Amino acid sequence: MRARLNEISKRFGGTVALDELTLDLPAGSVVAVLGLNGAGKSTLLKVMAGVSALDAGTVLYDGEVFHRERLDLRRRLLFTSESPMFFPGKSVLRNLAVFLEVYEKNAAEREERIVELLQETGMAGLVLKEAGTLSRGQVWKLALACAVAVRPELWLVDEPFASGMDVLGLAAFKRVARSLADEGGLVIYTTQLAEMAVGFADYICLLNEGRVALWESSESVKRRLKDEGVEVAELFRGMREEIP
Ligand SMILES: Nc1ncnc2c1ncn2[C@@H]1O[C@H](COP(=O)(O)OP(=O)(O)OP(=O)(O)O)[C@@H](O)[C@H]1O
Repeated sequence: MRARLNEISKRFGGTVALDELTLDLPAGSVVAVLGLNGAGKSTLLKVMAGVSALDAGTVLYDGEVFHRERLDLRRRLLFTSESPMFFPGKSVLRNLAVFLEVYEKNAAEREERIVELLQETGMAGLVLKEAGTLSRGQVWKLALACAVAVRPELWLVDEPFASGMDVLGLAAFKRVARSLADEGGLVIYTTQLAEMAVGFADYICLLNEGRVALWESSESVKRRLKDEGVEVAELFRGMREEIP
C-alpha cells in the first residue's frame, strides 16, 4: 500500500504537533521515522491509524482519502502503539483469535505463520497464559503475533526498538516487517536509535517540529556516512530542509 500525506496538521491547544506535513510513502518499503522528543512522530502514526483526527489536510491510501469511518481501509492497517493494545483477561491464543475475527482473516491460512512466530520468539509455551499477566516484552511479542495474524498492508509501529523485547523479539520484528514490505506493504516505525534506523529501513524520515526535515534512502545516508566519515548523530543534528 502506498500512502500520501497532504499538508496534514494536528494541534493540541497551542501546540502544533504536525505542521502542514507533506510526504509520499512508497509501497513495498520500510520507513524509519526519527526526530527529537516532541517532533510529532507518535502523532503522525496516530493520525495515519485514524486513532487521532486531523485538523487539516488529507491522508490518502492507494489514492483513496482515509478517515476514521473508512473501516475498509482501517482493516488494511494495523497500529502497534508503544503500549500495544490487547485483551488482558483473555489468553494469548484468544487474543490472536479476536484479531483474526476483527480483521476478518482466515485462521487456517495464517496458522503456520503464527505458530512459527510464537516459536521463534519463545512464546509457544505461553499461548494459554492470560495476556494481562505477560511481561512488557512478551506483550510486544504478542503484538508481533497479531501482526502476523493480520498481515496488514500498512503497519504503523511506535518505538519497537524501545519495547523491551529481547534479541529474539527484535529479530522477529525485523523479519515480519521485511516480509510485509516484500509483499508490497508499507511499514512505518518510529525510533530514537539513528544507527538502528540506518541499518534497518529503506527510507529515513526525520521530523522536526511537525515537518519533514529530511527524507532520504538509508542507502544514501549510509554512503554519506562512509564517504564523508560523518558520525550518525552529527548527520541528524544538521537537519536539512529537504521535502520530497
Ligand atoms: N494528547 C496530547 N495533548 C497535548 N499535547 C500533546 C498530546 N499529544 C502530543 N502532544 C504534543 O504534541 C507534540 C508532538 O508529540 P508526539 O508525541 O507526537 O512527539 P514524539 O516525536 O512522538 O515525541 P517522543 O520522541 O518524546 O515520543 C509534543 O509537543 C507533545 O507535547
